[in-house]
Amino acid sequence: MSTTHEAGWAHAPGALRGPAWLSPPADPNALVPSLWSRTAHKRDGDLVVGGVAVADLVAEHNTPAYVLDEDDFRARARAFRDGFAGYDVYYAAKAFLCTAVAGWVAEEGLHLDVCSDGELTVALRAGVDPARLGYHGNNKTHPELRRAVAEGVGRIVVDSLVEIERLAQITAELDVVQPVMVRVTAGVEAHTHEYIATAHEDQKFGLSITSGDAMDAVRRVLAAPGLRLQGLHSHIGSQIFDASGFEVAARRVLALHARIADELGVTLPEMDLGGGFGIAYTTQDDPSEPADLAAEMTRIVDHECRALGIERPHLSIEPGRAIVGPSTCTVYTVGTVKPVALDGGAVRTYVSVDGGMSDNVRTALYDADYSCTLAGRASDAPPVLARVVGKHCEAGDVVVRDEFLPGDVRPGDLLAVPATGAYCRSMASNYNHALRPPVVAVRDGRARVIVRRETVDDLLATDVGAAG
Ligand SMILES: Cc1ncc(COP(=O)(O)O)c(C=O)c1O
Ligand SMILES: N[C@@H](CCCC[NH3+])C(=O)O
Repeated sequence: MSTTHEAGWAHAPGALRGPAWLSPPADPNALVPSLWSRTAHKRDGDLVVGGVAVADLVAEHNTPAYVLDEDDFRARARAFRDGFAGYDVYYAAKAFLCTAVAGWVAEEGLHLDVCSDGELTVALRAGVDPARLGYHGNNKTHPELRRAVAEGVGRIVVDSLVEIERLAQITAELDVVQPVMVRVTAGVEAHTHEYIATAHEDQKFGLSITSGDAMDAVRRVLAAPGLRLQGLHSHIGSQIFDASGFEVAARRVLALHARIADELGVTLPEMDLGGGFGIAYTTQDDPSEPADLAAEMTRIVDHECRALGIERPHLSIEPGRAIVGPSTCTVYTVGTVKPVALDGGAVRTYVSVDGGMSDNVRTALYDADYSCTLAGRASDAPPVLARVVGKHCEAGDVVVRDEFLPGDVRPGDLLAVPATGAYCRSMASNYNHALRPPVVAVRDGRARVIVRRETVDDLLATDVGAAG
């Protein structure tokens, strides 16, 4: 069969239709607004973000590049801060962190959740008040904990019994009192990918309510003079839309909170309900506004508190993805276009770009779906069903599994993938000695690099040679 891009072939018999939810765009030269940052739009085929034409940005900064819409990030941070008024909102740094972003988080009045010494270092370098930091991790080492305590981190979320011993020793040595939360697992099967669900029993995070480990941890923390127990912490997983898992978790965690008051006579002042709010990667996803999430979560907690006859503790949450995810798109240059004939006569168009699983591992790791658009020119060519793939030595190196692109997509074209702000740069790797791309912040017509592109010298700097 022919493997050329004949006009209209995508709709010919035997043509690939793609997944049921995907249809060719009504206007290939426009964006689907729900998938893009607030300032993003198309102008004569050119993608414009933060008042900057992406083609101009690429002329200066090259591809691949993450383009971060600063106004969008700040607006989402404020929407969580204001929507969850009365809560403390901790931005989850693991989604994406650099000193510029840590500064924006502080300026917008959010707290910051870190989970490693590296994230702590970046937050402190950015001038974030340590008292506004939370510290997570299932395997915090003695030196990491010691530094966190010595720096005055506002709260440490305890994740194991041995960590309590370490903290007791450190606080005695430093003669300080450290506020802590106890992370519990509520035994909930969250509706998300298995790898990013965290509240079922058989995984590494938290202390089980059912087994009694959570209560054991609470008793041990209360018995340690250098530790002040602020409350319980529950995070059920990530990219979650459905409130039912959260509702079950809240019920179980509040029941433990009430039991601690009953049996131990201690009313814990706080409770953290975690992050995990889903965003739109494709038209399949329909996320809620922060204010609506807040109303729903508060309703659930208040209902449970009334049923248990307890006061509602001071609540906090830890959104990462929902703040930074939609703020960023990744821009690539197309290198090759390869129509591949499949059994049955259909053709899949493989569009290879100059990045891949080293800058976005989520498709390979979680079967994540993304979308993309032509970013540097308009085209009215009939759409073809394309698979956007990277340049790494893996067949699974897929960036966008299915997307309709103009049938004249060709080498040199710019492609932009929206909603790559969370867990893309932060999970990027040097696989095949790829150089991790820069993060370029755009705002009011200005582009500035906030994380520079890696260089070959960066790679060679760690390669000390045979004599080393
Ligand atoms: C403890 C904790 N808090 C917050 C988050 C942030 O999750 P998300 O980026 O989905 O909001 C995570 C990641 O899943 C987490 O493990
Ligand atoms: N890295 C995951 C989410 C895990 C969040 C950290 N607990 C993702 O990309 O979806």
